[in-house]
Amino acid sequence: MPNPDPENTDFDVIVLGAGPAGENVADYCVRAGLSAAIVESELVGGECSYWACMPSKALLRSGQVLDAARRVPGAQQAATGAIDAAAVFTRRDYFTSGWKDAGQVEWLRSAGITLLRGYGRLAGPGKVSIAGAVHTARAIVVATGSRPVLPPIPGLAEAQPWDTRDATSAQQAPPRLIIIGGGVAGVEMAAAYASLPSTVTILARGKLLSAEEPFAGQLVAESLRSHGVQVHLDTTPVRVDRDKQGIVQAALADGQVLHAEQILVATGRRANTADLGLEALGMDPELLRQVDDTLLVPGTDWLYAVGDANSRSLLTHQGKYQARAAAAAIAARLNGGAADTASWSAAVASADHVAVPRVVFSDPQVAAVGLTSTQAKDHGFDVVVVEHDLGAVAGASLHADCYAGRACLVVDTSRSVLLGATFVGQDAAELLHAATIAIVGQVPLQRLWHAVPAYPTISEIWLRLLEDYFYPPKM
Ligand SMILES: Cc1cc2nc3c(=O)[nH]c(=O)nc-3n(C[C@H](O)[C@H](O)[C@H](O)COP(=O)(O)OP(=O)(O)OC[C@H]3O[C@@H](n4cnc5c(N)ncnc54)[C@H](O)[C@@H]3O)c2cc1C
Ligand SMILES: NC(=O)c1ccc[n+]([C@@H]2O[C@H](COP(=O)([O-])OP(=O)(O)OC[C@H]3O[C@@H](n4cnc5c(N)ncnc54)[C@H](O)[C@@H]3O)[C@@H](O)[C@H]2O)c1
Repeated sequence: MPNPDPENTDFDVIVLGAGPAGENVADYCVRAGLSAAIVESELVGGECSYWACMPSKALLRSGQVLDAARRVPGAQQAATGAIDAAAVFTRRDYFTSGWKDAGQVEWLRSAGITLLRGYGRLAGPGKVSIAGAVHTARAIVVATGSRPVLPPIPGLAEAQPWDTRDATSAQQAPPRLIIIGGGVAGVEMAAAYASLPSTVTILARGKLLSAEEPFAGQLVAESLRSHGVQVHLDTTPVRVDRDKQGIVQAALADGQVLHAEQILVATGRRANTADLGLEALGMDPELLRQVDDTLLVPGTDWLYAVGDANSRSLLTHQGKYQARAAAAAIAARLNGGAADTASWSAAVASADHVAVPRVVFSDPQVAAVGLTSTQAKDHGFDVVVVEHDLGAVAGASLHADCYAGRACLVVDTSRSVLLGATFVGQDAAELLHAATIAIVGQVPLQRLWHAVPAYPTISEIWLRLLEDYFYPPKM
């Protein structure tokens, strides 16, 4: 790949934001023979590399390995010490490259993508302004990611809470940590910090992981409690203060006051679309939520949005998938043709609607794809839901003593295909891709019956679930 020309100001494609979605759209555009520049105001690699996926999973891993060893006699006797928190943080620092992006900058160069450092704004159709300099392109892709939402709880902002950036980049575990938010980030950080160990209290407005099957949140809550985490459901602080000694006080509606050295807010994220110059072009930033399946912004033939910026699905792998689709559509259009917009063609992100895989890296892991049983019923499908104890298969009982887990399939009975699947258990994430393939491929259950899981793997849960579907247990 030739070195990109740093003096160039005119490109086929300019991408705003060098997170995973932005990097992928630029890469796939260059692979298709287009010239591409990427604009980044912070670190090349984006949130995922430095303050999200990678550091959070690194913080979780050591405690989970220790727990796994302690569940297997023989290994259990060897795993008697306390966790070395300093070593955990050092390993996390390795995965964030010490918050330096030289490696990813070198990858951009090797991929033939021009890096433009600075904050980019749209300056007109096909125009991007960076610190007053205008660059031009035939297509522009917004891949600017998202930022945390701070709920309007009295005193919270003044108490200077942690956000997920602080929690994933901290160098020490606070003795006590309160977490507001029982979603994915809150649950993962509760598990990570409890292992380091902090004394953790998690406050969920509803149940834990309420977007997933109810058994997911229940099993994760049981596990967190068994690790000493205080799990408060159906609550949120009515006021937060930090005193002169730095201690946070969080008052709950029932009169309880919780105390901690630190409080983390993990209450969702909002797309970074507010300061991109869209309004000056007469465009509502909300339009970015309405991209079509080629990721084109409505009313334009030059503006695309991928990843967290379009709010479709705040997940790295789904943003990268959209990036591949957008790049295929852009390449087809800029090369003078039309993008193939038929469902499941390379230029459309069809899976966004039916098969988004998601994993919560708690212990047990929660791995789900497609629709939950509630969502499927709300969408008007005729469904049968089969549920089975994941711990009851031979592979699981060998994997860990007292393996706690559960799995379910959501079946569209009119077509006899899967609409959704959920697996909750230690290391259950690796079961997920088979379900994603079955949904995307619309594999009839009668054919799935012939996909024989090896003995004794945890994948035998597939056989148990299909047995439950074809030969329902007698009541
Ligand atoms: C704690 C946490 C853990 C997570 N763990 C996972 C996980 O395990 N798996 C998973 O799939 N997802 C995970 N996610 C979600 C994942 O991080 C995001 O979905 C992903 O980072 C989105 O990628 P992106 O490229 O759209 O945006 P980002 O990664 O946010 O990148 C956007 C980039 O654009 C830059 N930028 C913004 N505006 C401009 C501008 N105007 N000009 C120039 N540059 C700009 C930003 O500096 C940033 O570098 C996690 C999120 C959090 C908060
Ligand atoms: N493993 C992963 O893939 C992973 C990990 C972390 C984050 N993420 C992504 O990042 C995004 C953001 O994560 P998140 O956990 O912040 O968002 P989330 O939407 O998953 O959860 C936010 C939770 O906070 C609750 N909440 C909102 N306001 C509240 C309040 N005032 N008091 C108490 N609770 C309140 C909501 O009800 C919700 O349950 C997610 O959409 C997810 O896709 C992914």
